[in-house]
Amino acid sequence: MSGSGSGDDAGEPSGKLAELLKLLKMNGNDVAKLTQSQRKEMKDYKFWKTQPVATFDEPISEEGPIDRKKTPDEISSEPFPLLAEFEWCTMDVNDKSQVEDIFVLLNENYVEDRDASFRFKYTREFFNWSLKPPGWKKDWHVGVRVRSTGKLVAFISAIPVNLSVRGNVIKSVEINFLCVHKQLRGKRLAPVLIKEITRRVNKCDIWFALYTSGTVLPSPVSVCRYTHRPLNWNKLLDVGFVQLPPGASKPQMVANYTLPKGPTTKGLRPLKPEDVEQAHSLFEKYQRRFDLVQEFSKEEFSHWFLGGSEQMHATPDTKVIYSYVVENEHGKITDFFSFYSLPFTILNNSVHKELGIGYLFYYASDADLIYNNRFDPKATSALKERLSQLINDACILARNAKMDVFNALTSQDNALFLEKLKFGPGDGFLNFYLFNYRAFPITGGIQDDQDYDVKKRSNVGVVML
Ligand SMILES: CCCCCCCCCCCCCC(=O)SCCNC(=O)CCNC(=O)[C@H](O)C(C)(C)COP(=O)(O)OP(=O)(O)OC[C@H]1O[C@@H](n2cnc3c(N)ncnc32)[C@H](O)[C@@H]1OP(=O)(O)O
Repeated sequence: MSGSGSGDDAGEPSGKLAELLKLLKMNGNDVAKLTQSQRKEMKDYKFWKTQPVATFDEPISEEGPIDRKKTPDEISSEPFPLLAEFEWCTMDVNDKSQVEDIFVLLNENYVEDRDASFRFKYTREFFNWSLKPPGWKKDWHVGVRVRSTGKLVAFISAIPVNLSVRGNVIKSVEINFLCVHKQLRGKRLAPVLIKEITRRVNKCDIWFALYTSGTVLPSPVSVCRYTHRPLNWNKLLDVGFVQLPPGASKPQMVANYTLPKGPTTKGLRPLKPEDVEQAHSLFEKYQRRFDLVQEFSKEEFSHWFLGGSEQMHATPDTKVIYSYVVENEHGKITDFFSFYSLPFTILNNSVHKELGIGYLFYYASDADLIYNNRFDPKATSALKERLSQLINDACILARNAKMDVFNALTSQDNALFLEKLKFGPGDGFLNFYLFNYRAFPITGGIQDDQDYDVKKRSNVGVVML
């Protein structure tokens, strides 16, 4: 496992898995860029120092917008100029061949391990879900093509979100899937893409954005750590994703990670359209505890957790989002959790073609809602017990859906159950950024020594894909 030593005595994912997971959402293939120590001096951020973002270690006395208030009329109607050999294109994600262009670009250039043995397996269904939430705009799926051949060589996307930062609601976008073809790296195309999406979003009278990256930029409002829970340890070993720790035997490792055959929570069942009213209301109540949240309308809740009619009739191959509720004997929904699937394709392996990966998404529980303070010891213990049970079931359901590893961040209340449920800390850190909005730091669920912060947990209540 690069960057974390070869010893793997906790049986955590190591080698290729760790490397790939670490590369997720980070810049290029430069693993070192993940570390905080790699942050440059502000003057060396040639692009970012020109943008309305907080600088490192800037003393913040008040939260709020950075730029003066503007109107869309002040924003140019013309796209940013590109070199003559390239042209802008607005991607139509309803068009099969254009979605394919996006996933070929991302699958081949977004994230990969060093020997190119694994790739993210983005699918049409994944993009239908992630790029087309309520209010999505075609204009915000921005590509760059080579003029002479039409080849798609860069992409960036925005989706609309209502963010709430410590109770202040901010009409914003989430930026994701920024990607420049490997052969065009280091040519300052990324800043042009960022400026162009900013222009298009500003034209719609939106001035703020949320984005995440493994890369350290000025200046994170929070940092969370990736964690990984092996579900199919033997397969992870077969494909070189974990190593056998010295002194341990394979059966011991398998036994350590073995989960019950089926979920154990009474009343647990998949989320149905008729649950949206109740589940949404529970979710809203639960989310109030966090400092950074996305406010979901009922329509958005349905989209993100039911995934639309396509997802409701999905086969295991096309299913992206998995959502469950717990209904008690009085018909009340007491808990909710969700996870999504984004597998890797395994290249050059005669036995295994794909690695299933589940990502913990949002959840809510009424376990501690009767307490005013979530950090009250009784509230903590009630929530810890309930979440441990629920997320253990999420792991079981993910394993039954053929996922081989289950990932979670240290965001939300996750620090309460990560260790107990055998999620090993990864090497990867995810930085959260706000564009044009200054905010006090938000806890990310890790201590100074980067261990899980069980005491403070996290106040990050957003999960980005
Ligand atoms: C109101 C609306 C606002 C909307 C916009 C809000 C902001 C959104 C911001 C975007 C959120 C994206 C969220 C995600 O999708 S995070 C996922 C990012 N994608 C990948 O990691 C995929 C693999 N890597 C690549 O495709 C390229 O390496 C990328 C495209 C990342 C950079 O291409 P390249 O390697 O060829 O570099 P360059 O020569 O063109 O440009 C160099 C400049 O770019 C700065 N850079 C490098 N990486 C990132 C990064 N991840 N976020 C922001 N900036 C980044 C870098 O510091 C330098 O600036 P400065 O150091 O000189 O200042």
